[in-house]
Amino acid sequence: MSAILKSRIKNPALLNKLRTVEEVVPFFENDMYMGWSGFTGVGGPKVVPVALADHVEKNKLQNKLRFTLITGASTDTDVEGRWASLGMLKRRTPHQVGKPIQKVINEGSTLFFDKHLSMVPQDLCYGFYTKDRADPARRNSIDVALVEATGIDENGQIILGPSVGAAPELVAYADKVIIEINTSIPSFYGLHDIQMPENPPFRTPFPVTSVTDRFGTPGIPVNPDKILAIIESDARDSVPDNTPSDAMSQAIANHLVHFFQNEVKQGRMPENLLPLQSGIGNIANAVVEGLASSSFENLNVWTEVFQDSFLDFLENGKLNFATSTSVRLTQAGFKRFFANFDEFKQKILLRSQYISNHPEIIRRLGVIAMNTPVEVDIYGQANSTCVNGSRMLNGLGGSGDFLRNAKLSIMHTPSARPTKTDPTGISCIVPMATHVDHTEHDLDVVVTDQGLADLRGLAPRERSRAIIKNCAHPDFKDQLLDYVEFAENYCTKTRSLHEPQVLSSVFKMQANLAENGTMKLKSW
Ligand SMILES: CC(=O)SCCNC(=O)CCNC(=O)[C@H](O)C(C)(C)COP(=O)(O)OP(=O)(O)OC[C@H]1O[C@@H](n2cnc3c(N)ncnc32)[C@H](O)[C@@H]1OP(=O)(O)O
Repeated sequence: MSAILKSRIKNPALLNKLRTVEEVVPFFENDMYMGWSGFTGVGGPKVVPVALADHVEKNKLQNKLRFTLITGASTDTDVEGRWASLGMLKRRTPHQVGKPIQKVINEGSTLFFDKHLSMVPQDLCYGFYTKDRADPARRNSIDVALVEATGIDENGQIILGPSVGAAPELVAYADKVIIEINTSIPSFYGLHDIQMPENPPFRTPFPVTSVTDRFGTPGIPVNPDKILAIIESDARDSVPDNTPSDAMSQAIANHLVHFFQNEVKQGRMPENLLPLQSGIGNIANAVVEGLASSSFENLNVWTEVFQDSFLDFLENGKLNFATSTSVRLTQAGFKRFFANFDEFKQKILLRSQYISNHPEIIRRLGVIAMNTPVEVDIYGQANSTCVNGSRMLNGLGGSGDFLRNAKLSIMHTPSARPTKTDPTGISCIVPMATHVDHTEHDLDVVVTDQGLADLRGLAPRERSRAIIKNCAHPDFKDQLLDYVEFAENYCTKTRSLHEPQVLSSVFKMQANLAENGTMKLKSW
């Protein structure tokens, strides 16, 4: 045991749980249900999953040692990608990231199901995900939770690292727990506010009226009898670098900054806005960068992922406080974060995804939610997950938790995306979304590099024009307006003019993309 590991395990009674990874590998059996800590690629277990992948490779157990894997959100893409390629993922939920995982899901060998991130941990604890297990004795638990931590405190509580995710519920619902203590990063003691699951009818209101409020414990309480092993880890998280913002994402950011300035001017928003939620990805990063360099000050963040661009905010003093369920930073970002760790710790709080994404709190705080879709339709339904209604990308994540409950629900997207043969072959504004994750009843604002459509209070036929005129790419504007006219004429005849659509033509743009590599049509 290294001196640093000893210093991180403050409860001496648990020192007898120390094991090597080789000692735990034989515990794992085919068809087990397993939970991993971690959220958006940080704070997940790495030592045991890598050892299991090595074990499968060495013993030629590809497609023979398969697991049901429940996580908070995406895990380390290399580690989970190896599991996917080795046929180790029988069933998986929720949000995931990486080509190998998406490949096995879309080829059909891994069964993936998707649900709002705030609901996954509670549904697990309701027994919803284990009710069909073959062995009736195992229908009220998962077999094991693998949890990365940065320590164990005097009371035996698990002190997590850069994410909380679903770890509290996974620990509570697991028969056995394996803790990987990562000694390559500092202890995150004091950065978490942990609540353990309480099912109805015993649930009480959450006492959160401000982003800084705490009402939990610093760590996850765990029955020591459940701890199968504690293992030392020095494996670092590897979040890929962000692509620098470009003219397109900066244009989106500028439209949003002007929109917020006007909301303040009109008295619908305080001067320091309301707590911000921002999704992941380059557009989200650019929007946060845009806000950081705008005149807004004393901003607060209530989100699920704290990413690199928020560091600028912390450093320039414009951010009051940020709370999330994950600090998802690139290696350069973590370097900056740890260089000012003591200072940043005062301004950041990590909560479970059940709390960070909880509708009750998002609605109460009046969060401003901003996420990127695959496509938005002319009436304001958005697809966040399935290209052409079929091909799963990353999953819903927390987009629905926030967009459904925020004070302002905003979707930001490029107006057009390139295909192999056409630089603007994909219009992100379409007549009808091929899969709906967020309904017209959820969204307030659509913004692209072209402009911003404020949908609040608009009827569907007003929305279609606002979205096309303000947001569609010039290459598609006339085509979409032609469709609107065509659909309105058709629905006048059928007396169904509330939200006009022509079912025989409504997916013609997506069908043309699949067949001809562009959404540009010769005619409707
Ligand atoms: C953990 C969390 O929950 S974070 C909080 C918010 N979470 C979410 O919003 C989850 C859902 N959202 C997402 O996963 C992302 O925002 C996305 C994928 C929808 C968009 O992210 P982007 O970075 O803009 O996507 P990206 O450019 O990588 O496109 C992904 C793929 O979809 C394809 N695609 C995107 N839009 C379209 C479209 N309208 N039509 C056809 N294909 C499309 C792209 O070509 C690309 O294909 P490829 O995999 O063959 O390269």
